[in-house]
Amino acid sequence: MLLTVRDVEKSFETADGPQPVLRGVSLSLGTGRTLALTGESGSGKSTLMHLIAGLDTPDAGRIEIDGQDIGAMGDAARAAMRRDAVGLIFQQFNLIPSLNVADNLTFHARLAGRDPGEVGDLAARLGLSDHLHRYPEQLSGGQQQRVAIGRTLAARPRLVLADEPTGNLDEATGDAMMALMRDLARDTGAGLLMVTHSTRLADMLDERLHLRAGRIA
Ligand SMILES: Nc1ncnc2c1ncn2[C@@H]1O[C@H](COP(=O)(O)OP(=O)(O)OP(=O)(O)O)[C@@H](O)[C@H]1O
Repeated sequence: MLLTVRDVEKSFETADGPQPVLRGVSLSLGTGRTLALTGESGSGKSTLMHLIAGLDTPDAGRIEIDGQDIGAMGDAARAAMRRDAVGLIFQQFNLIPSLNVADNLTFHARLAGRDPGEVGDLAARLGLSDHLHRYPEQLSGGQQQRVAIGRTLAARPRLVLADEPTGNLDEATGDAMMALMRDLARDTGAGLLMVTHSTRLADMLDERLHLRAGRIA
């Protein structure tokens, strides 16, 4: 199994004491499979994504990527796994402002040891071919979002974690980007776990899980 989440719990400290956000969440995702995670605002979706990405640690439970318990890894091993195996598409685009679109796309591919030569084709599929020499500040929000999607996919991660990746796009462009992410995941045998508020987008993926009050409903 590419990703296994088992009985994960997480609370945050608040003025009123610890507030449980995840109360025993389990899920799994196979290679080449796509899974949508839905749930009301505040139900814990982003918290779960951060834990899977290794950006925060659970209070209890286990998260395995390719059979490796990320909680048992040292910082260096976890950082290497994040760089080489996991691709994040979160709401902040985190593009590198001093690099143009082409260089933003190839930067992560190189870091992950992938062939940056494939980036032209990816840029075409993202509708970015005419913008390769522009800098992020010269792009619209939706164009920046497409660069952020492309930059992650260019590294060919085994597991793509996407949190509302099409939130800034109009419906038609959002659907096209969704289809692109899904098809690339299938073509490359990657797994895609995507948070969305849209049932329409969720229906485009293989499976769907709903988080309610910190549990899979
Ligand atoms: N670092 C933190 N410290 C304290 N509370 C937090 C922290 N991060 C998240 N929370 C709380 O955890 C709960 C779940 O937040 P989370 O961002 O995971 O929800 P979400 O389902 O992604 O919501 P949305 O759809 O609005 O993005 C919320 O009540 C939030 O206030």
